[in-house]
Amino acid sequence: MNPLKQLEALGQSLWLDYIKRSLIDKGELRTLVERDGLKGVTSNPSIFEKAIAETNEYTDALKHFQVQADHSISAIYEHLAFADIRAAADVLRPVYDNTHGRDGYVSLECSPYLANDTEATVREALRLCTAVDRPNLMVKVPATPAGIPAIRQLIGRGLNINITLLFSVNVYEQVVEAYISGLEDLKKSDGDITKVGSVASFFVSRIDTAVDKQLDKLGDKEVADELHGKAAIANAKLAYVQYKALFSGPRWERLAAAGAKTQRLLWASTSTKNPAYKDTMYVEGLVGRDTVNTMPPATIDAFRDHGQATPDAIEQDVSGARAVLAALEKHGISLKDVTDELVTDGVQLFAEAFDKLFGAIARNRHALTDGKRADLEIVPGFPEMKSAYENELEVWRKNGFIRRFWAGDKSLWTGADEDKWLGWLDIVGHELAGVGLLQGFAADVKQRDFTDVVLLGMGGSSLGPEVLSETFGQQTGWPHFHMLDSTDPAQIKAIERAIDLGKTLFIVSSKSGSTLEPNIFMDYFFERVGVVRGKHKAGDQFVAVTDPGSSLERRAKQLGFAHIFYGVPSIGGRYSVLSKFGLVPAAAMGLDVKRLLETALFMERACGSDVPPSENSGVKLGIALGIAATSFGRNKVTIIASPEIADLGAWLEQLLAESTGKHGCGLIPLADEPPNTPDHYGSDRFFAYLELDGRAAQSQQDAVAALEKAGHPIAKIHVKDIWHIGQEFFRWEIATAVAGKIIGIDPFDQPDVEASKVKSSALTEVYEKSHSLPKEEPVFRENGVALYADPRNAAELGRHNTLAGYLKSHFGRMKAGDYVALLPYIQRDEIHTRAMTAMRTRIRDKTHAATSLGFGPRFQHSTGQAYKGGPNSGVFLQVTCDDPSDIDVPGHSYSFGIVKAAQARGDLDVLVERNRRALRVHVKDVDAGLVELARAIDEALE
Ligand SMILES: O=P(O)(O)OC[C@H]1O[C@](O)(CO)[C@@H](O)[C@@H]1O
Ligand SMILES: O=C[C@H](O)[C@H](O)COP(=O)(O)O
Repeated sequence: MNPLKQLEALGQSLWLDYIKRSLIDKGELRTLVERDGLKGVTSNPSIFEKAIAETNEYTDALKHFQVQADHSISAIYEHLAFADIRAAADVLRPVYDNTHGRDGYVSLECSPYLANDTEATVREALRLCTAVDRPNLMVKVPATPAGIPAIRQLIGRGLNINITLLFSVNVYEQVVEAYISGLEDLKKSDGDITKVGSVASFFVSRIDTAVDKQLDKLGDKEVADELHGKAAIANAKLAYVQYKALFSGPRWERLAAAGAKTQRLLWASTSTKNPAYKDTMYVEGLVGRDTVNTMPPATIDAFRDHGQATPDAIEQDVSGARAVLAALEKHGISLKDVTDELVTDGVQLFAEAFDKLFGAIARNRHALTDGKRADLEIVPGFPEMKSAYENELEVWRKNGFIRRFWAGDKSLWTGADEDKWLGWLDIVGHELAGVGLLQGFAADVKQRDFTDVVLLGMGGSSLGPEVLSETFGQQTGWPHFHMLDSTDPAQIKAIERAIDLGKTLFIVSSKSGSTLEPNIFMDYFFERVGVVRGKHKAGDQFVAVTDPGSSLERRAKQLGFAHIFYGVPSIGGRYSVLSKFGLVPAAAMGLDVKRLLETALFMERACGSDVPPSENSGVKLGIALGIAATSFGRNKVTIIASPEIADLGAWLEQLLAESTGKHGCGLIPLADEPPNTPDHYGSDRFFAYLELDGRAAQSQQDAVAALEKAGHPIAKIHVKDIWHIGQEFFRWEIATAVAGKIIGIDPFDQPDVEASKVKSSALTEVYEKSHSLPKEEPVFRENGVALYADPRNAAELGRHNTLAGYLKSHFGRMKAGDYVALLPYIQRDEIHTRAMTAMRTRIRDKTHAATSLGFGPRFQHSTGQAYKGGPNSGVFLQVTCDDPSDIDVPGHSYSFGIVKAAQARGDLDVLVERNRRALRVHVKDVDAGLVELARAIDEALE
């Protein structure tokens, strides 16, 4: 007789500890059932990892699934695994029916990532049950301290549960208690206890492996030889004694009388791991009535070939088993310690199998969509960076940091209130679900034939829309887009001149609704439109984007705005571009918002909680940024982007600087610094190169290649087409929050921005009262240029006869790793940008210091946070000017020019207060002044 069939005759059910698609497709599983009396199947994460990641049996199914639509990694895994589980369950169904639910099960394990969370395990088991939708499914729940209460709850809800990772008799007793109590609960709630099937998977071979290792360490060969390979079966024998004891007596009899089935012991981990042992030892020693043995194919084949089935082997020599365990204790080997560790290791091993499996699926998903080319390549630059980066990836994987991140675990960061600021993680899906609203708005804009759209907002409320408009350009048949984020009167005038006031739509954008600039821009343009259209009609041309309940919402209602769109309060400004703050302007520009979001969703999935760090695009980038800054002082994130997507740099500056630059640390992002050869850079740089497919600038490519050769770390990002800009938004948001964790700050607050606002508004209040700003005395004046410095900076600079002398002294204060920030409060136009860029390039090339350029007050809502709150390594040169013509702010005695002056002064005061090296250059005439300044800088750097 087939020895496997003998097991059946001896009261033991044979299950298969294995699954893969071909086993079912080729009919092998059916053969096992028919020929060998197979009565069940068990799977686990390692089994699926081997099946899916290490064979090509799933390639077509994966492709087919992905062709229909993009899916998350776990959705792909579940699609593949559930299909196998269902197919196997269908093969086993007759066994299930014939044995009235005693056998015929197929087991599927709950995610090992949830093993320490009772509620999540319960939810997961219920979800799996519904999704697989087979009565003969058994859900595997681990016998961890969190798993045990879940078992009771799930049995209490009538689920079939296979308890896994069970190693100790003591824990087994708790498992049986959970099972019996669960049945009692079910009975009490009038559930059908006759239908519940359950097994307790008692692992064997792993115990021997662990105990043998300890025996070998004892250094006593005799003892080791005596006890090697004995612990597991001895332990199992005692578990079986308990099985018989626990499923007897009045409490159990009551349930049995109502039709309950015992929870059988299932011998798991039955392949021999030590080749010196007989390959059937964990079958032969464990034959027993009312038990199950789940075996991998090789063990099944071995037992069929040469197995010996001894009746009731499990009940033989129980005293010998006790003696074995006592001997182990006597020699200092604690079975409790061994089994405790095995549970922890078991969870970790299965989690690692999932990591590997999900990583493999992520690679396949990417290859199917994006081909072979990686969308992100981290070039570490030098060996120490490479190993630190790889170590950190492993730290993130081992500790499940990505899952904690997505679960909103604030202790991952500083434990402040980071969990309240993660609404951007799933905003793309939400916006897609409600995209009709935006499409309706776009139709309204188009139908109303606006010539222009002007967005009034600062920082996170304007930089994203600016990127979209700069990247996509004006859409045919749609209004021309403008963005106002400056109080400079000339800038405001320039916009007013460029538009037709009566045919322009104004989008007032402010999350808080209380930011000064958008409010006074709104007041100004509302009044101007009122003049053209009549006061009562002006509201028709205004739209507000704001968070619910803000003062802007109130005003928009009072003024009769055409639309009010709401932001999500759990999304901070700089993370808001994929919410209404980016999408409303995008819709008004005529962009296909749905396409933008759908493309972004791909990146959301690529950065998902189920994508291990080594494959997780945003996490890899964030780890590289964080490690480069914290371990190697490379915190100057130099952004080089293909010309068509270059404006991303401005958005990235805010995201990186405002998120990380605080408490004296953080990243200093630098956009638009023209690249040069490697000898022009210090060793404080980290480069981010964003290359738009097919549109790369040769000069940038050459520069980056040279930087790579010179050993600078670089994140190379391949942007497939401009629609992928939405992916960059998401990737960098994740990366920033990850880098924030490594840097050790809260990436969602901006503690130092407020300080400048307070100082500026104090100054405007003074102006309201006295009609002048407090008087200031320059430390130096020459050729229409005046220099202002506080006493400390003035003393440090000393006295000089020329502007160049002061500048020389100012730049002379720089040390390696410092940067220079040029902060002009002048109109931001092409000419001025070019002039200022030439100055910064000159400074960089001469001093090798990193340089940044921020027009005021725009940068105050962006890089300003890092200048004031980040590392004290900035050397600041503020540039202010006389405004030849000014504009009054309606309802106030101050003008835009006064506001701008107050903002510049307020910000400088804070820089000074924070002990920064800062100096203000005031020019009477902007154009002549910039020429003079450039000349003086040249001279100073000679
Ligand atoms: O959208 P709001 O509330 O007007 O804020 C604009 C910007 O100002 C800041 O709060 C800081 O200045 C930014 O974080 C924000 O993006
Ligand atoms: O339920 C089955 C278990 O997951 C399996 O038997 C574990 O076996 P292993 O110890 O050989 O990995």
